[in-house]
Order: sequence, then C-alpha cells, then structure tokens
Amino acid sequence: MVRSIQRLLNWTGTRRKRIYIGFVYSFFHTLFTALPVIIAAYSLKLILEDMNGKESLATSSIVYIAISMVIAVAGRFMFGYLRASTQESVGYEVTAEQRIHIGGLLKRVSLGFFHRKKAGDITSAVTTDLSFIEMHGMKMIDVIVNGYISVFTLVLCLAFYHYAVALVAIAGIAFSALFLKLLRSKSEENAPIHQQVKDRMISATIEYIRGMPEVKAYHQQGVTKDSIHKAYEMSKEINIKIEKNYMPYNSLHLLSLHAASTGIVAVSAWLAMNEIIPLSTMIMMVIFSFVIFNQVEAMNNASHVLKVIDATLDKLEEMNETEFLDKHSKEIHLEKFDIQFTNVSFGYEGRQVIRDVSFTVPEHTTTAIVGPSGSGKTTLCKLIARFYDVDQGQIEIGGVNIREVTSESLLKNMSIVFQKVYLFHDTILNNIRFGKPDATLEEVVEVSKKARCHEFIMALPDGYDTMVGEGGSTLSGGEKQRLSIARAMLKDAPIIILDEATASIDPENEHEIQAAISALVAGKTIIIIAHRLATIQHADQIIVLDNGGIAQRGAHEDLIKGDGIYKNFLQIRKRAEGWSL
Ligand SMILES: Nc1ncnc2c1ncn2[C@@H]1O[C@H](COP(=O)(O)OP(=O)(O)OP(=O)(O)O)[C@@H](O)[C@H]1O
Repeated sequence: MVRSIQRLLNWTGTRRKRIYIGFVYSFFHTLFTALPVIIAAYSLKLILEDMNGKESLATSSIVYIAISMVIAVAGRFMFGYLRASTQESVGYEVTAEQRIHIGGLLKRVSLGFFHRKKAGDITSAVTTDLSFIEMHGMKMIDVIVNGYISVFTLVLCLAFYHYAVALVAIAGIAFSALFLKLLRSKSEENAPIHQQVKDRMISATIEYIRGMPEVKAYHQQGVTKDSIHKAYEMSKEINIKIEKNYMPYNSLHLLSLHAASTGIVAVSAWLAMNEIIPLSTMIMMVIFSFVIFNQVEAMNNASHVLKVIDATLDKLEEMNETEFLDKHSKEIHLEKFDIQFTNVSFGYEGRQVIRDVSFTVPEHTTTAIVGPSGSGKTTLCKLIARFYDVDQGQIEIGGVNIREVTSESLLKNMSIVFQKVYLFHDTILNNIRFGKPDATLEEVVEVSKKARCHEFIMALPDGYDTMVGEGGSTLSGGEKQRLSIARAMLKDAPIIILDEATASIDPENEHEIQAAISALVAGKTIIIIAHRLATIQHADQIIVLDNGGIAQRGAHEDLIKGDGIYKNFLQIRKRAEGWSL
C-alpha cells in the first residue's frame, strides 16, 4: 500500500508538493472535527458540576465555550475546503497532461508499435485507464493517507484522556491492517487479470464496430458477436470471482474495527464506573468510537482500487518506456531534397521485405515505383517517411541520413497522399487545414479549387463547415482522395509521396483526381506508386520492384527496349486500361 501511494505521488510529478500541503490541512481538519466533541464533553462536565453544586457555571465560561464551538466548526470547514481544493484537482491536471504526452509519444514511435499493440490496449490506456486514475487516484490518497492521519489524530485525543482506550483503538487498527494486507495480496493476483479482461473487452468492441461492413456483407454476425459476447461474459465472471475472493477478508477487516469500537465503549464505561474518568469524558469517548474508524473502513475498497491503479501505472510506464524512432535524432532543417537509398534492407518482425535496394531520386524529378502486389512499394515509401527504421543500409535526404533527423522535422518536408484516405470526425475545413493548421479560409478555398473539391464541398449542406463522419465515412472514395490532395497541397512540402488510386474510380472522377494531382506535384520531388500508364510513362525514372529488390530501373524509353518484368507489366496495364475504357 505504501509503495502504491508512493507511485501515485511520483505520478503527480511537480504537483506532489500540493498533496503534501493537503496532508497538513487534513491533520488540522481532523483536529477541528474532534474539537466540538471535546468542547461538548467539557461543557457537560461544567454543567454536571453546576448541577451537583460543586462549582457554579460562570457566564464567561458559556461565552468562551460558544466562541470555541464557532471557531472549531469554522476551522473544520476551512481546512476541509483547503485540503480538497489543494489536492483534488491534481488528478485531473496530471491526467490531461499525460493524455497529451501519450498522444505525442504515439507520433514518435515506429508504426510497428501499433501492430504489436492492439488498438484496444492503446485506447484503454488513454481513455478508461487514465480516467480511472483521474477519478480514483486522488481519492485513494485522501482515503488512505488522510484516513490514517485522521485515525492518528483521534487516537492522540483518546490517549490524552486515557491510554487504555487508545490501546483498544490501536489494536483494532492493527487487526484491520493485517486483514487489509491479506486482501491486498488477493488484489495483487487479480488486478492484472482484471486489466487483461478489460483490454480484451475494448479490443473486441472496437473490432466489432470496425468490421461491421464485412460482417453485414458476409452475413457473419455470429462470428464477431461470439467473440464480443465471450469477452463480456468473461468480464462478468472475473468480476464476480474477484468479489467472492475479497469477501472473507473484507468481513474480517470490518469486524476488527467494529469490535474495537465496542471495546472503546466498554473500556470507557468501565473507567467511568470506577471513577477513573469523569462521565463527560466517557460520553466523549463513546462519540469518538462512532467516528474514529469511518475512513479506515473505506480502505477495503482502496486495496483493490490501488491494485488496479498499480496495473494502470505499469501500463503507462511501459508506454513511456517505448523506444522512440527519433530518440537520438536532432531537429535538422533540410536544405536539399534529393533522396538516396544505399543498400537498404528491411523486414517486418524478421520477415525481409526490402532487399539491398540502392537508387537516387534527384531533386524536382518524378520517380514512379511499379511492381507486383506485395513487392514492397508501400514499404519503400514508408521507409522514406521514417515510419519504420531500415535494418541495413541508409536513406539520405539532401545528404542527411534520415536517422539523424527527428520525425517532426523530417515529415515537415513531406506531403503523403495514401490510397486509403483517413478523414477526421471534424469539419471539411479542419480536415483540409490538417495540412497547415493556421491556414486562412481563403487559402483553404484556393487549394480546394486546385484540387477539384471546391464544387462538391459547396454542394454539401454546410459547405466547408460540414462535419465529416469518422474516417470520412460520409464522402465517396474519389471525394476523400481529392480532399487529401487539397490537404497535401496546403502543406506545400517539397517532397510528395503519392500512392496512386487503383480503386474503381469512374473516368470522370479519375480525370478530376489526375488534374488535382498535377496541380499538387508541380515543381516538387515526387515518389509515386504508379498504376496508370500515363503516370508511368511520364516519370523521369521508373523503379521496378520485384520481391523487395530492384528488378529494373530507368526511363520508360530505355526499359521498353529490353525484355523483362517492366515490359510484361506494361502489357498487362495496357490491356487492363484498354479493357476498363
Ligand atoms: N505492417 C506489416 N506487418 C507485416 N508485414 C507487412 C506489413 N505491411 C506489409 N507487409 C508485408 O510486406 C510485403 C510488402 O508489402 P507492401 O505493402 O509494401 O507491398 P506493395 O507492393 O505496396 O503491395 P500492394 O501493391 O498490394 O499495395 C507484403 O508481403 C506484405 O504482406
């Protein structure tokens, strides 16, 4: 428990000081909570003495008592307020920072990270896991640390009147701590299982939603439903099992505290009967016995919650320790944009996909990459953008090894248009602005006109302010592609990486897209995964990839002279395009 609290305190970073100040407020809050009971007991003593004719109650005593009562109540509220306002917002502040921090981390890791980690794990870390700490982290500090401060203060008050009563309270706390320890060791076993089950549930739900079009198309509701039902069912069973595991220790923890409360009443009554303490003190002790363990009682839940927080902190730490691609890179301002591959090899998790590839893309020229499906065209482009690091060899841009450049300063120089366009659940305007967040509306309209999307945007209900469904679900494939071209155009980067669309786009749409691409690429260094004959023929250089290696390289005129993959490929393309027209 101490270690978990220590971890939570570390998690709060520079705000830890506020938590410590909160502990001091908590001590005074408890003291001022006990004070009215002590004052009431003292008043009772004076009243009894007055009634017994021992000493008459002076008016000044009544005034002092009334003033002390007001001060005690006001002090209690003041310190309660100060503690809450100092400690409680810390969780929300740190969580917000962590979410932004993780967002930043995700931008800097290799794309391989997202294949190794399931989307559900990452989603739950940023949403539910952090929300759990946000909701419960500071409460745990309050329940546990402030709870023990409160008990310690009240035990001190009891000890001030008689040590025996304080000893009974301490015995109760000791037994409760023992059972809490046992409860905690059970939590230790269960927390990782709880976490795994939750991640599995989130992953199954995401997969179910993402795969909905395929599920409907193949009438396979049963398959995905089965896995989601299994995940939910498992979550229910594990949670019930966990609850059953906790029950005996939980009951023993509560029993020891209630027994100690009864013990305080019994011991104080015995002391009063033997005239060791006055009746008023006994009444005060009885009142204390009702409240002394209130906060310690809530610690049964704290054990489990702390363990879940521990598992969450482990997960966040693991994410924080992820190797960034650009950990040892620097901000470098690239001046030239020729691209040089030297003996580059790369594989996904041990499976080699790019084999000893060397070529140069001179600045302001177009290089078309062609080759059969799976030959490594997309991978080659991803390596230029440093979505992954090469395993062997090097890639230089303007003479600088891209390993030395941070992702941010490298990608500043590139506009990438993927075949599969992702649009954010935001307005059309903001989706295009993604290429240049500070662009004015006029700039956005200008590039939209060049990218041939202005007309269809204006035909939408709210024009540029129309919301796009998540992933761009409300727009057609061709419209999405043109929007992404407008986005890239607005970025106006010197290097363009383009994956030419192969999807069945109608001729009119294709013409529009080609016009948009021509406007985008003017004067840039272009690497294009080419499928159309026109694009291939007009490229300055064609790289023919086969099974991850360069099979042929040169201009169209040179390559058609000899036999080889390119010639065959061209014939197939000619037939396909002639057929499609
Ligand atoms: N993230 C990944 N993890 C593991 N293997 C991958 C990954 N991405 C691609 N591959 C594999 O690498 C090989 C090259 O894929 P790549 O996408 O680069 O080919 P491509 O030539 O662009 O294919 P296509 O024309 O069909 O898009 C393929 O065998 C593919 O299965």
